[in-house]
Amino acid sequence: MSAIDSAAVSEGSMPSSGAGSAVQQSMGRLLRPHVRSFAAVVILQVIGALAGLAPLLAVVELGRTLLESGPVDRDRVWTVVIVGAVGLLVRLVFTAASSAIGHILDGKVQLTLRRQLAAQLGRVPIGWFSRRRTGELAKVVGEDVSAVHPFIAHTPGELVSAFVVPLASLVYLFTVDWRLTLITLTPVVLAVALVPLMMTPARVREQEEFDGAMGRISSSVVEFVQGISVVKAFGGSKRAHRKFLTAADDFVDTFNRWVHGISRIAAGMQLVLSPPFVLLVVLIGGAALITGGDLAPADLLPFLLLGLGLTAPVAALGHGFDEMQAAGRAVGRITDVLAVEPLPEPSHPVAPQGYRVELRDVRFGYEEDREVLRGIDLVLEPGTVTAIVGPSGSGKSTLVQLLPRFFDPIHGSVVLGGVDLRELGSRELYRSVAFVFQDVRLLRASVADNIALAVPHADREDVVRAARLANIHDRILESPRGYDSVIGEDVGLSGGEAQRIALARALLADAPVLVLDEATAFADPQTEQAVRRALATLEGERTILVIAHRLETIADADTVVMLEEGRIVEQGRPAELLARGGRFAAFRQSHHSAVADDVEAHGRVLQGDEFR
Ligand SMILES: Nc1ncnc2c1ncn2[C@@H]1O[C@H](COP(=O)(O)OP(=O)(O)OP(=O)(O)O)[C@@H](O)[C@H]1O
Repeated sequence: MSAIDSAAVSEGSMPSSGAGSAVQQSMGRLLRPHVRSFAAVVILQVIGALAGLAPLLAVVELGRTLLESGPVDRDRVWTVVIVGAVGLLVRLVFTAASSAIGHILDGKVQLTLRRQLAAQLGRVPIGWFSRRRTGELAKVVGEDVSAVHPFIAHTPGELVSAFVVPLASLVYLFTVDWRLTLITLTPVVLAVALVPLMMTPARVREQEEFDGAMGRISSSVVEFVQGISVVKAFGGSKRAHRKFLTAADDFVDTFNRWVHGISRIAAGMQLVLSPPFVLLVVLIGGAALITGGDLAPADLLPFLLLGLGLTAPVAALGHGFDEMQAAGRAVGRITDVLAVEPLPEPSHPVAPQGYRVELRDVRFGYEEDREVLRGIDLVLEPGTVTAIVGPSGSGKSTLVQLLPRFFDPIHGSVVLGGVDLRELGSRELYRSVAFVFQDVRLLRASVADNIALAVPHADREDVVRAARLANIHDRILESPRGYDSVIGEDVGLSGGEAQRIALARALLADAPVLVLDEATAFADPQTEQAVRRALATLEGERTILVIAHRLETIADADTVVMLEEGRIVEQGRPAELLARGGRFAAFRQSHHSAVADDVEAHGRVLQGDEFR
């Protein structure tokens, strides 16, 4: 990595000291059980690196012996050669052993991290996932855990030897000639003197701007690629392309400023640390001392050999530092995921008495200072269907997601059978509340396993019954291996079909409370029929809450709840509400006219008389 790259990584995305110490703490926690292996990695590496000096010193000694006047001392020559060879061998064996232990340790640590992440992902609130793109999470579990590899397997040993080797060389060189040692150190001193220039506020600001521009260009590329089909279909490709080009231009400007600021310093640093410069310094200094009669010519040899080694570790330090920083940032992201507060589980779960659901003065918001639900009081009696209606963004999905405890309310409580959900325990909760939301997730497993997710030992008969009720049985039989077809491999399902599999899953779970988002995105006649049939079959047995989009569902409901801006504005039997001529009647009327307009304009009726 060049000095420019090093500077970029070292300065730029450095976590703040607070974040840095959190990262160090979590790294420390992670390594504590393996402290002996970690120490072994470092110690073996240091011994290997020191032994690596032996061949160089052997060359120096050989030079001296061979340059001496008179007959060559053959025994001495052989001794020096053997010492050099043994040093080389020790270096090979010890660094290999260090590397082997480091890699085993790395495997263990990565396994621990992945286990911790898996356990944590099982604990965090379900609602948290919707905010995280799956890609981001996949990066944390995959790439970020792997990025820990150099930190454990390579860098500590390399960094320690990067200090130890020059230090040992220096001690040796001082014993040969202290004056030339100081002269040989000049390039390192110059390079170190340049470091603070890279850390000035102006440079740090440039680095931050560079990181920002880099982020903007990445997101505009992703946006451009992800939305390409929609953008093309609506003829907006020029506009989207322009946005990308603007981000690219912006990046070029920032990059120029960044390079201009940092490149001169980085180039200077590279120059003073380069082997020709070091050799030049040693040769000039050495020549001056030799001609002055202050240094034996043979004594120049160790400076030429070891002097180069003094600056090489400085570059290794930069490289190792970069890797440490990258690993630090990865650990930071892992720590963030591990730090997400799980929903508290009660120490003594209480069993619900019946399945009456009550929302008591429930307030909730995704962000601070922006309530999405503003004081909801609602009772869902067992054996009834409650339909929630309201304009887009009024909080319908948020409200229904509180029942399976995707989130806890910020104020007030959601109560099932007289027990606050927070006192219930997640097992009891998921036994009691089944849900089908728009965002259906199917596993890459057989259709039967997908349906039987909540009841893994369910009989095939029960699975088939649920599938029939959800109107998906015939479609399953059409696929190559029927119920054993693997989703995503043997069979690809449409959105509506996936929705029906999810409905079959919820029906098989046989939970007393069913929460359903009557999908509009995937609404097809079969799915609508499936939902209607399921509701009709279950009515009278379950407590059902449905986000209703269609007129039929609303008409069939026992209670309609009209939501606007996070508040219940009307509530009652559908016919009563219509007769009252209030908000619900107006809302329905406006949608009726929308449907009528559409019929007039396009000569067609919206599929399923969609109610939104
Ligand atoms: N995960 C989230 N993070 C932040 N804000 C959110 C999140 N989900 C929803 N919101 C916001 O909360 C408000 C209510 O959204 P919600 O999805 O509950 O409404 P809705 O009535 O179900 O809408 P629709 O009928 O369009 O699905 C909206 O302003 C929405 O932008």
